Amino acid sequence: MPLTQSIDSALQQNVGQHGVSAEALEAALARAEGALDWLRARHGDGGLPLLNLPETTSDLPPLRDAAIALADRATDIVMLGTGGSSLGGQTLAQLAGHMVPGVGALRAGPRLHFMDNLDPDSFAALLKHLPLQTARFVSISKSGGTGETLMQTIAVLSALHEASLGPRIPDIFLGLTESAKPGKKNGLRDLLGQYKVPMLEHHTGVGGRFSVLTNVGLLPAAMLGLDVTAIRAGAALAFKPVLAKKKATDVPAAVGAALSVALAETKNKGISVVMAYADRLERFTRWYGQLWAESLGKDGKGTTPIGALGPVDQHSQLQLFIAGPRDKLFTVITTDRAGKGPRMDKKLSEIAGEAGFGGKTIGDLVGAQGRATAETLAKNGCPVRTIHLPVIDEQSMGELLMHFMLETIIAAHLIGVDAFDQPAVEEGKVLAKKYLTQ
Ligand SMILES: O=P(O)(O)OC[C@H]1O[C@](O)(CO)[C@@H](O)[C@@H]1O
Repeated sequence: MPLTQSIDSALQQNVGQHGVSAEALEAALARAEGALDWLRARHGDGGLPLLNLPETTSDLPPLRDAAIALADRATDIVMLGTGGSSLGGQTLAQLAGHMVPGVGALRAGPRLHFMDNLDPDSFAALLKHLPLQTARFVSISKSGGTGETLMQTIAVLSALHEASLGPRIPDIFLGLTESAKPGKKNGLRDLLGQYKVPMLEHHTGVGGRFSVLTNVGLLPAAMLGLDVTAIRAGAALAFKPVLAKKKATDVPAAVGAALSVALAETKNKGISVVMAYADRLERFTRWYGQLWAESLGKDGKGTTPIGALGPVDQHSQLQLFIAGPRDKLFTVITTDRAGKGPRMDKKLSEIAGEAGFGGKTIGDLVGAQGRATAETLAKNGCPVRTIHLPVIDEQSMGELLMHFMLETIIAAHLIGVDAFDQPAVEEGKVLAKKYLTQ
């Protein structure tokens, strides 16, 4: 069942002065028509390969084979790569129970380790405790030149040599990067090429933060046994109204983008909070953070993404959300929770002074909390958009991911920036490499 979105609680007529006015929303939606035309044209001419991925299935069997071969008898799979080369995989892996707060460590093997951040203590600990004999490694970098990923890869190769596992490197390592381009150094390809490590191709036309539906995201998903075909099918659902030439008002991603841009332009809502009421969407909020920030933060424009998790962040950030500065648009994501999880014993509930808990489940409370948070924000005049996924599975996750990629591209069109580059981060990278050699 497709996701449902409602922006009723973000409208000025419902939440008051901090909501979007009908005129501003209408104007932004009218401008979004141009973005939808552009998306349809790129789908037609293949100019934005991301848009053709949902209908593509031919690449999935080899991807599954590579995943199964690598995961065979592995106790641990170490994913090396950062940002867009990691967050999509993490998001999908969480769907399979990996890195779920509190219980991720309980899931059956293989254990996945996403070494997304670079930290000397963490990496030293990884190499110290990892059973190298039964570990596998995947190094992912679109450019092949990201310092963090290269250092991680070099460190692992050295550790394997020290453990006398050098000859096994081609069997236990996989690389994923762009194909060699004349005149462009690809350090990762060169490095792994020395060891004859099998290389998967990173789609040249799909940037890292948009790569979750390519092998970058789907490889770890397949390793964990997720249905990658259903992920793509879910993405197709999100793109369907665009292809069906629906008006912007009937395309959820266009409505979300128009709302966000109109609120930023007319009501100074410079922060976009995405609060998900499901542990298995925690990594999704991080993925969304990179997608939104790196795609839109240009030329003094863009809004700042904040990820939040419910109900835990009710006990941390909600005070500020409700009563702090009026600079935010809220997106509350919920899923069907009623009747799920442990049921509360009546007697014990009475003793705890919560007779109302008796016979209810944890899911009943979380469901009520998601609803209550959205309503409380709105009652306090904060603009809220709600997104509801009946279930969190491969299809709904594919749909959610594609929804937000489309929303981001449409928002970029509305504010007049290029969604697909990130020129500002290059300066710091160059400087860091200079300091390293000084
Ligand atoms: O996949 P790569 O080329 O290693 O890049 C990793 C990340 O670094 C960035 O280029 C930013 O520095 C992101 O856009 C990207 O997701």
